[in-house]
Amino acid sequence: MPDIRDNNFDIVIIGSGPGGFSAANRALDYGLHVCLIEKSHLGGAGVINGVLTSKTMYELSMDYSVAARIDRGYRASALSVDYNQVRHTVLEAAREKQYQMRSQIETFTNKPSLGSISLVNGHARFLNENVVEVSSKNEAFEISGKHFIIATGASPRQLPDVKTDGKRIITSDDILSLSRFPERMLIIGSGIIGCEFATIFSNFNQTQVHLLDRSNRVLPYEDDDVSRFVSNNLEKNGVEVHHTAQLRCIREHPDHLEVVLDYAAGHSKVIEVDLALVAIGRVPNTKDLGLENIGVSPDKRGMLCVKDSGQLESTKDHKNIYAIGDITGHTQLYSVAEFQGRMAVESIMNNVCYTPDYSNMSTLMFFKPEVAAVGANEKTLQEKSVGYRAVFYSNALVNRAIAMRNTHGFVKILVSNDNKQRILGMRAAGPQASAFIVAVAHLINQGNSVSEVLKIFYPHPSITEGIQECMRALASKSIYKPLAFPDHIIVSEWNPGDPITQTPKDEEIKKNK
Ligand SMILES: Cc1cc2nc3c(=O)[nH]c(=O)nc-3n(C[C@H](O)[C@H](O)[C@H](O)COP(=O)(O)OP(=O)(O)OC[C@H]3O[C@@H](n4cnc5c(N)ncnc54)[C@H](O)[C@@H]3O)c2cc1C
Ligand SMILES: NC(=O)c1ccc[n+]([C@@H]2O[C@H](COP(=O)([O-])OP(=O)(O)OC[C@H]3O[C@@H](n4cnc5c(N)ncnc54)[C@H](O)[C@@H]3O)[C@@H](O)[C@H]2O)c1
Repeated sequence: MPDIRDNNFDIVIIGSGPGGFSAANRALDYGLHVCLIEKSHLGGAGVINGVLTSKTMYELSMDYSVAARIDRGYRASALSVDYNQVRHTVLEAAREKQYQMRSQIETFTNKPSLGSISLVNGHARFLNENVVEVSSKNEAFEISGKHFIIATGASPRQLPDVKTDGKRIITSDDILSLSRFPERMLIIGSGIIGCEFATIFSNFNQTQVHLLDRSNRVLPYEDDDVSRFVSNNLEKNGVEVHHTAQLRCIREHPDHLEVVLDYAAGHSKVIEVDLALVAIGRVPNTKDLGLENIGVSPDKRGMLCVKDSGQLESTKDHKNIYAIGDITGHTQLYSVAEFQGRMAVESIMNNVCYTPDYSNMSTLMFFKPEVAAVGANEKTLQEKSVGYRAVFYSNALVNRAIAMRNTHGFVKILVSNDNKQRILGMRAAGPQASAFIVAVAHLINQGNSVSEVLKIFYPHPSITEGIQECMRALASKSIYKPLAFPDHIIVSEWNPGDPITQTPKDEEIKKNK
């Protein structure tokens, strides 16, 4: 194992998030020696101030909201929740994962024939194409390597006129620094992070949550029915959603924040809150990486352009430098960063067996109820002028959901509008949606059509029966008929030339103004 001082690592990885960590561990399989440089938390946003911590908080909040129910024959007495205890549990989850990561790193220390990962704490910046300088509190030193993987992730985007202070005006990075539930909070941005935290805080029922949605629907990239479903659920959970509202300003007073919102209809509203959470997207971490020393500049959006292999795409020949994860401009997801990390190592080892297909990605959205997505939606198909048939099947007709007394959800599947009826995408909401989405991802990947699904025995009672009933409905063979349940089973189609039924994305709205 090379010493970090007189080193020449096989791969130097900057950032230990899902991208960097998966790359380092795939490199172990090849017996390579890796230097993994991390300036902050091991695991990046995959663990802290990101996926694992927010999902732990979500699970706790869902448990709490179930415990608070009084309509199912049980009633918890004296139910209470303390933010510090929640925080403690969330941090416990993060530590559990970080110890697993460290255990693996330690397992491979001092076994040079098996490959190794040397974890180095500090901020890395390129000095040239073969050397980075790592600076920590007390020292700075150089590390050289044959290959480099930039996996530095992204950070919360800031509003130009509102300065975050980490205490009263915060981003998702500061959630774990709070010491108590705010009484009133405003979430600025109604994308995934905004809607997830609105769900979490409203589930705990200690906070009056306001959600600012600058357009007329949350999750602007999803189809209108999904967006409406999520928005209605938030409102049912007690969230006040301010549609078509722009933030004019936040005035800071000693004991509260005064927020001025301007609505598209022309009126304004002043509200008082204790906390404002800015959740308006994430920008790539390219600052102070020494990119100028290797002749690389990010694109207009600040992203690093890469080839399918992850190799940097630039005017200079950077065959030994890769970039992966949130910094690359692909969808900012854990699974994408992890996939790209592994792909970069395969490319370094000349062992790439397939090219990534980003069109069938699965996403889970942690709302109440959860929503899962894979492949195309109506909006993207209409934008591309691809004809399709769509079928919506409500969980109201699914026995497992009836047994759970939890029928608020649906499966919506899109197939090509030809005699093949190839499965193009699915959106599902309700219990267990996150567990079965990947089954449909496989069907899409294999180019399967409706007829394939009709041959399979779906276990009973399972939530997945909704998928099969959807497919049967497309073939006009469902057990329950759209005629009998017009609100629960809806089959429709769209073809190029038909009017656009899905609200265009924000950019198009702005362009047309
Ligand atoms: C609140 C929240 C919830 C999320 N929930 C989900 C979810 O449910 N599902 C999902 O798929 N995705 C989710 N995401 C997105 C997911 O976290 C990211 O897509 C993923 O972490 C990206 O991985 P990465 O390896 O590219 O970067 P990161 O995880 O951001 O890791 C980058 C690492 O690089 C380090 N670093 C940066 N610059 C330097 C430097 N110069 N030197 C040394 N180290 C450096 C950083 O400290 C960081 O640890 C969520 C994100 C947030 C913020
Ligand atoms: N469950 C998951 O998979 C999950 C969870 C959290 C985060 N993530 C990832 O993290 C990324 C970042 O999440 P996010 O929610 O911050 O970004 P996002 O892109 O999902 O949503 C940003 C929202 O902020 C709005 N917005 C932008 N500028 C604004 C402004 N000036 N004023 C008001 N609203 C404004 C946008 O219209 C949009 O609704 C996501 O793209 C996602 O890939 C994934």
